[in-house]
Amino acid sequence: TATVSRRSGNYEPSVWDFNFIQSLNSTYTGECYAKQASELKQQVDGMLQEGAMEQVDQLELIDNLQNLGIAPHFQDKIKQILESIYQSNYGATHKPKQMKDLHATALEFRLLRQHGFHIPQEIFDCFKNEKGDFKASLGEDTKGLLQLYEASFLLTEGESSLEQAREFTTNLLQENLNNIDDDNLSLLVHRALELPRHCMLLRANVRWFLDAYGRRPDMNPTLFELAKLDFNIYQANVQQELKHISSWWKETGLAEKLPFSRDRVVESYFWTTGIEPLEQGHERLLSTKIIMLETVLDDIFDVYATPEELQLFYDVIQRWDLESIEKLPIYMQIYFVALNNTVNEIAYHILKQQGVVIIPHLRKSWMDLCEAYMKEAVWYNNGVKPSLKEYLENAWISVGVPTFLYQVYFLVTNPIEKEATKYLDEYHDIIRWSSMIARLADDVATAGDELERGDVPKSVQCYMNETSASDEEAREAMRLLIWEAWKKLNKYRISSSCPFPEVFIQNVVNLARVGQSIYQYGDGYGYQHFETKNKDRMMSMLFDPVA
Ligand SMILES: CC1(C)[C@@H]2CC[C@@]1(C)[C@@H](OP(=O)([O-])OP(=O)([O-])[O-])C2
Ligand SMILES: [Mg+2]
Ligand SMILES: [Mg+2]
Ligand SMILES: [Mg+2]
Repeated sequence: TATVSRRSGNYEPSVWDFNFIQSLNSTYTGECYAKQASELKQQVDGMLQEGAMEQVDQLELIDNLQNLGIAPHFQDKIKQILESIYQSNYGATHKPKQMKDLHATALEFRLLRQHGFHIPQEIFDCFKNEKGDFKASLGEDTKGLLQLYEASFLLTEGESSLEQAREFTTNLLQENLNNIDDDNLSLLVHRALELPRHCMLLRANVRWFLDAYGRRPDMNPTLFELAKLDFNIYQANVQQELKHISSWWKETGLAEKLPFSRDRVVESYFWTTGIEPLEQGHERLLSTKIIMLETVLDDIFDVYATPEELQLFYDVIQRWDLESIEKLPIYMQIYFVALNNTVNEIAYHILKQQGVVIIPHLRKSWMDLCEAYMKEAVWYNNGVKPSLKEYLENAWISVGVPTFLYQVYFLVTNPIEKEATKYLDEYHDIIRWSSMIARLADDVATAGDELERGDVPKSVQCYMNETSASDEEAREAMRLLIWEAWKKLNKYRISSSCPFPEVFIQNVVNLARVGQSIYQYGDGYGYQHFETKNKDRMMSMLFDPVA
C-alpha cells in the first residue's frame, strides 16, 4: 500500500516515566503524622470557636484556611461563621453598618459570594465620589485595592460597578507594582495580577501560599504547622494515586501501541486535582483515565489518522459497534477496546454504588466528543476556515471538558438525581461556560504549535481571519472572552436556578480554574521540556514535600 503521510505532534516521552512514578515514596503516609495532624486540627478548630474574634479577623482566618488548603477540614464551622456574618450584615434583622474599611468590605464580599451568598455590588458605593468613580485616595491603600481587585472577579453580567472596580484596581495595582514597600504584599499583588484568586486552581497554589504565609510577621504557628503537615500528607496520597494510574496506563499499552499520542500521566492527573471532595481518590483515578483517553482520542483526530480512517472510526463509535472493529486499523481497535473497558469500569463503579445503569449516558458523552472532533477534522482536511462563532460553537465541546464533567457528575453525586441527567444531556450552560474557559485558555497556549504541525484554525486564528488583529491582539481578545465566560459561570454560583448539587457546581467551577492554571505559562500539557514554570509547579505540588 502507498505510504500514508501522517502529521506529528513531536511530543517527547514524558519527563516523569513509569519507573520514576513507581519510585515515588513519602514518609507522610505514616499513622503518626495523621495523629499529629488531628491534634493540630483540634487546636485550629478551637480558634474558629472563639466568638470574641472581630468579623474581619474571622474572615481573615477563613481566607488563610482556604489558601493553605486546609479549609475542607473545617467546612461546617466556616459555613456557620459565614452564615452568621451574612445574617448580621445582610439578613432580615441586619443593622445597617457603615463599614468604611475597603479591605474588610472586599474580603467579606468575596468570601460570602464565593460560598453562594448573593451580596449586592452596591456595598462598594461608599468608596465612590459624587461622580460615581472610585475615590483616587484609595490608591494609597494597596491592601484594600488588592482585596477589591480579587473581589471584582466574582462579578456577573451587568454588574458594571464591579467591572469598574476591576479596571480601577488593575490599573492602580499595575502602576504601583514596583513601589510597594511591604515585600509580602508586593508578592501577593504580582501573583494576583498574573491570575486572580477566584480563577486559580487552589490545589496548584497551596505550596506558594504556604511559603508566602510562612514569611508573614503575623503568621500563626499552629495554622502553619497544620498546613505544612496537611500538604505533605496530601502529597503522599497523590503519589499513591499516581502509581495506580501509571500502572493502569502501562497495562493498557496505549503509549506503546499509539506512540504518536501524548504520554502525560502527571499532567492528566493535574486536570483532576480540582475534583472535590478530596477523599474521593477512586473517583479521581477514574477521572484521570477519562482525561488520558481524551488525549489519545484528540491526537488520533488532530494528528495521526487519515481522513478515511477517521470516517471508519467515527461510524464505529457513533454506533458503539464492537462487532465491526476488525475493519479499523489496529491502533484504532486497541484504542476503542481500551475506551470501552473504561466506560464499563466507570459504569460498573456507579452500578455497584447506586444501582443505576449509566452506560448509555457515558457512551453518549464520548459520541458527542467524536462528533466535535470529526467536525474539526473535516474542516482541516477541506481547508475550511470557520468563523470565530462557528468554531467556538463546536470547540467548547471538542476541548473535552463537557465529556469529562458529564462523567464527573456521576462520580461525585450520590444519589444521582434523575432529572439532572436531562440537564447533563443538553450540557447545561454551567458546563458550557466552564468548558469555554478551558477551550480559550487552551487555544491561547497551544494554537501556535498546533497550527505549525497542521490543525484546524483555532479561536486565535479565526479571530485574526475575521479582523486585522495581530496574533497578540487576538490572544488578548480571547482573554477578554474568558472573563466574559467567568461572568456567566459566576452567575450560577449565586443563583438558585442551577439544577445541580453544590458539590457538582464546585467541580464545574474548579475545572475552569484547572484550564486557566495548566495553560497559565504556555502549554503545560503537551510540551513539558519548554514550560519549566509548569514543570516546577507540578514538582513542588506533587513530588517535593515542604520542610
Ligand atoms: C485534556 C485536553 C484538555 C483535551 C485532550 C488533551 C487536552 C490537554 C487538550 O489538548 P489539545 O490538543 O490542546 O486540544 P485541542 O486544541 O486539540 O482541542 C484537549
Ligand atoms: Mg489537539
Ligand atoms: Mg483537538
Ligand atoms: Mg489545543
